[in-house]
Amino acid sequence: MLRIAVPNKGSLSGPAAEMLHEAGYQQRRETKELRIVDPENEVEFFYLRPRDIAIYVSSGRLDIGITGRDLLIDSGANAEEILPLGFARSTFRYATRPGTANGVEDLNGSTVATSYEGIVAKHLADNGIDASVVHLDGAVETAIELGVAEVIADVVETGTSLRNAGLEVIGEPIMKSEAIVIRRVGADTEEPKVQQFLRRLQGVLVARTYVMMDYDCRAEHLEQAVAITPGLEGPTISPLHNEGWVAVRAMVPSKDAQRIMDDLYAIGARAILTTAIHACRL
Ligand SMILES: Nc1ncnc2c1ncn2[C@@H]1O[C@H](COP(=O)(O)OP(=O)(O)OP(=O)(O)O)[C@@H](O)[C@H]1O
Ligand SMILES: O=P(O)(O)OC[C@H]1O[C@H](OP(=O)(O)OP(=O)(O)O)[C@H](O)[C@@H]1O
Ligand SMILES: [Mg+2]
Repeated sequence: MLRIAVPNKGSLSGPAAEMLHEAGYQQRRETKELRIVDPENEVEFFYLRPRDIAIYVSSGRLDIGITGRDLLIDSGANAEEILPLGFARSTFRYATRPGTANGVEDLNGSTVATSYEGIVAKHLADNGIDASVVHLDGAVETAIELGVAEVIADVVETGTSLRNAGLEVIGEPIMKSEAIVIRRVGADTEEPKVQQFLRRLQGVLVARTYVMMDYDCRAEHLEQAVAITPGLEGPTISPLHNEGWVAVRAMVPSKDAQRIMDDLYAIGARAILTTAIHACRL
């Protein structure tokens, strides 16, 4: 039975459960459930605090986990990223009152409030900055107004929380984060059950980012058309009943679908359709 750690709360928990559900795994029905067994898929899910997941996985008691890249790095646990999942994207940044600092080099002697002490202490040390770090559990944006710190280091997605607190980012992001799958360093990821789990999640990622495109074009325009829609392996070409025409089928990135349809139309392709992909194994 594969043992998997899943976030039980916060920004990661909803999208993680949704992705696992799309990958065909049973998920808990109520938020109080701490573990469930999916016997059909031979998987057991443990619902844990996102911050604790890297620690459980590094102990070897759980085979894999879903967490945030920032949480993994902050924990310092002996675990590593094996698959990025594309949700809960954010940056991790310093911020302060406008006009106070332009970069990390201006932080000497200041107090930095954060929930991510591991990341911040290392970043300050790597940059040769002597600053003290105060740990807060959340809502760190308020620490400046209340005089606990002059600077904060926190997760920034839209920047709304910073704006609302009248703060501005300092310098470049310390790191970029998103949800990831982790395993213990040195664990056997070739194990068939682990491989099957990763293939299922990769299938969901592909289904989310690609659409299937079908169209008809004149045989003499086929090479041009295939250059526009090369597909992942190569497009499928089928004969049409109409002399001199072929049907083409290829996967294309969803974000480019409208531009690709315009380009195909411009070279004479017609009956251009896109359909959603619900699941796939590459
Ligand atoms: N607004 C956000 N947008 C995207 N990702 C976020 C956001 N806030 C937190 N995260 C990510 O969520 C993970 C932290 O999860 P955690 O549950 O500890 O905090 P949270 O999502 O802020 O929840 P809460 O503070 O309500 O408990 C990190 O990987 C972090 O990058
Ligand atoms: O840039 P934004 O889109 O505003 O998102 C970033 C905010 O979201 C998270 O806070 P959350 O609401 O989870 O509260 P917390 O500070 O208590 O963790 C994070 O800690 C930031 O405060
Ligand atoms: Mg939070």
